[in-house]
Amino acid sequence: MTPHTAELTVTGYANGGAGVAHDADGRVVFVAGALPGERVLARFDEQRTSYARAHTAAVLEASPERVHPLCPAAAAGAGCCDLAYTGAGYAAQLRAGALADVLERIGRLGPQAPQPPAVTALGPEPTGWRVRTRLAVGDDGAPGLRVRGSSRIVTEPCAGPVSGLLDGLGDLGAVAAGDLVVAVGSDGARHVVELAPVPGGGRGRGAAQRSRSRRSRPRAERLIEGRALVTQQLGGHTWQLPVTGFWQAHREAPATYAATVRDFAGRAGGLRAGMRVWDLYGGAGILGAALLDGGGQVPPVGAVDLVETDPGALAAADAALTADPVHLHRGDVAGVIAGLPAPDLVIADPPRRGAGGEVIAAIAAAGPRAVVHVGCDAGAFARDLRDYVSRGFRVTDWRAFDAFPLTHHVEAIALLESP
Ligand SMILES: C[S@@+](CC[C@H](N)C(=O)[O-])C[C@H]1O[C@@H](n2cnc3c(N)ncnc32)[C@H](O)[C@@H]1O
Repeated sequence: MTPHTAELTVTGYANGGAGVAHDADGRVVFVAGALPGERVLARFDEQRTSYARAHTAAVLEASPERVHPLCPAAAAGAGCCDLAYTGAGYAAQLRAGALADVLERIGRLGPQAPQPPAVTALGPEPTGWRVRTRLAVGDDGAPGLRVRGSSRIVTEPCAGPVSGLLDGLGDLGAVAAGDLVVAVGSDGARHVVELAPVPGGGRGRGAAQRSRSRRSRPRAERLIEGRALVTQQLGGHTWQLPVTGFWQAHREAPATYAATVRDFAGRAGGLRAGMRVWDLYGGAGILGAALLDGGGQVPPVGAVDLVETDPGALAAADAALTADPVHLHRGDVAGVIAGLPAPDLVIADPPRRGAGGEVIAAIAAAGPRAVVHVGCDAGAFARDLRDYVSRGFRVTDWRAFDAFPLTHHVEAIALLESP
């Protein structure tokens, strides 16, 4: 019978946030919560022929880089800050190494690619950066964070949220077993929406997985603090976004990504005054709008086609960008872009799974001079870059940001140019 635990020596760190070890048969084991150089007691969560996944049940020999977790919720077992148990400098090294590894192994971009990017911090501290979060509400009405792979909730605070984001949430009368979405706008106002409990929630690991997929379905919403729309200001524009709609989690992320898009668009070859821009997976249009604000070397924009599925984000874009040459297209990028006028520049900021080969083939077929591609999952980002490169694009620059401090996640942005 396969053992449930094993003592393992961790030799590396992989994208996805786990230590890499090998079991007695030489099989790779990804061990969550373990650092390179450590000897740990690993408890298996998933066993496959070619690899296994486990988590650290006990650290037997600790790395000198291990610290007491900076995040109280993570220390209590929550899945929020999965890299909170090492210092900022070593965490940055681990993230940069994992990104470089994935770009080489999955991206296979060859010698034409620039040196892998360093992972740049967005602020001086790895705590107090998050302007929106989602919490689970326990049976006793107390909000907290779920322990990974379990329906258990811990009420210790996460270190990520900006000051005040979590204050007094337990006093708002949230319904037991629901969820709370909490967001603070650039005006400092906090807004809280309650999502109704998931029918048939249940307990235990299986129940946690079932309820995770049920929780992603649309649920009844009730505003319990603030207003239904959050004010977000960036550059010369102000957006009013639904509390449950998308906005970058790190308070410095919108301005940093906007500046990067502007910088890349200013340096890409072959762009002309009056250029047409596709802002794909555009949300409320902050990245396309960054080019409308002028400045730098960016040629004047003739038109922006914003493609997005979320009607709330499009309504926010409509109100914020009325005076600008922005055309809104509601629908799936894969279906919509075939009917759009050809672009000079494409900005693509897909969700975690990436844009995928079909969308990238359609972008390439439309013949843009340049693409600014954004990714929040290193593996999907590398796959997407490989698809552009296989269609003749060259990666001419890229940046990576520590946009989710105390976690393994990175946000990366690449400039790709056609020959
Ligand atoms: C990572 S967010 C980026 C939003 C925006 N660029 C920003 O920075 O605020 C991805 C966006 O893509 C939208 N989306 C997801 N799948 C989509 C699809 N297949 N077609 C169009 N939009 C999609 C989501 O609603 C979300 O607003």
